[in-house]
Amino acid sequence: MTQWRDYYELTKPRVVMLIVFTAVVGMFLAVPGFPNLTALVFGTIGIGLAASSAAVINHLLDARIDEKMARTRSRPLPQGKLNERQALIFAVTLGALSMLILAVLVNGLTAMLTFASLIGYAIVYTVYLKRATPQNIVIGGAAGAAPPVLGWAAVTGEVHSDALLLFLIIFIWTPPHFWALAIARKDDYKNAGIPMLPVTHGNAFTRKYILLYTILLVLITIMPYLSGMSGLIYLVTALLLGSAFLYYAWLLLKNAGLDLPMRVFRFSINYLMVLFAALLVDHYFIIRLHI
Ligand code: HEM
Ligand SMILES: CC(C)=CCC/C(C)=C/CC/C(C)=C/COP(=O)(O)OP(=O)(O)O
Repeated sequence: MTQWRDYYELTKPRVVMLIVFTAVVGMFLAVPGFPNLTALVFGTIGIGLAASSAAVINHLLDARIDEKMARTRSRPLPQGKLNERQALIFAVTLGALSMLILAVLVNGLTAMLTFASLIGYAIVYTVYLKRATPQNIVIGGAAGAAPPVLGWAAVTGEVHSDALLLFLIIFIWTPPHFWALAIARKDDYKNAGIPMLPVTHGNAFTRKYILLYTILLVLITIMPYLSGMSGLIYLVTALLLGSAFLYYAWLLLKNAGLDLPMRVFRFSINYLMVLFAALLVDHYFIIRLHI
């Protein structure tokens, strides 16, 4: 049945895949050797199902907004390919399965923190923040930044300060990631009445803030090296990636090119993927040449 495709699309699979990857990196970084296999497998499945459930709820609660925006108009709910009841049953099933797996096969802390992230994105961000303030994605970013902490908790049963550093990286990465897209899709948000930063404060202001957050991001990504969590492989990758991000953010500030905002947005995704891959590689091939 082609309906499977629609259900699949409701889960925002590409976003969830990167979210799950950051959680898995958190799991591997939590211990010196190989993480406990049960925690690794069921933690990954549980966190993935929770993020998918949150994404489905976002589609459900945003259907009326999505209908008004060119980027989201063709989604399954605005198109009537699936109805609200089907989406709700799907979201509850994914969420319940996730909680069951995490609580029974992983640990209570991970289940609780994952549930808080699910509510944070699906309800707090979608229902309140998104419609209320241009700081919506800054605050809401906390839910999307949680996965490395969830992964770490799955393997160790605790929240470690190193995990909070990974949280901080994604938290500060989120505004440049999203605001680049928001500049490109400003008219969409304006038409839908959503107070995204470019709509409320203009593109020039948003570009300035993208650069400021990118500078902050580059500084923060040095911290895993300074704290001794990661070594030189990570540091060099972070600095190279950071230089590229800064260059993009600088170009954006200078307003060079119409397609630049979307290029910055796409780069932000590759940036995070490669940065987390570097954390993982570095963890196993660590070169500890601290000066
Ligand atoms: C509040 C936080 C965030 C906001 C507001 C946000 C916003 C967005 C938006 C509006 C899109 C476009 C989606 C589409 O066209 O369907 C997108 C795409 C994407 N986001 Fe984010 N994002 C956030 C956090 C994250 C996080 C934490 C990750 C992963 C760790 C992530 C990974 C991605 C990926 C991989 C895509 C590309 C999806 C595709 O190719 O279809 N985002 N984001
Ligand atoms: C572990 C766990 C439960 C995490 C949940 C976090 C999660 C799924 C974050 C997704 C972030 C995202 C794509 C936000 C965009 O929403 P939007 O409504 O602004 O974008 P849209 O217009 O594309 O729908």
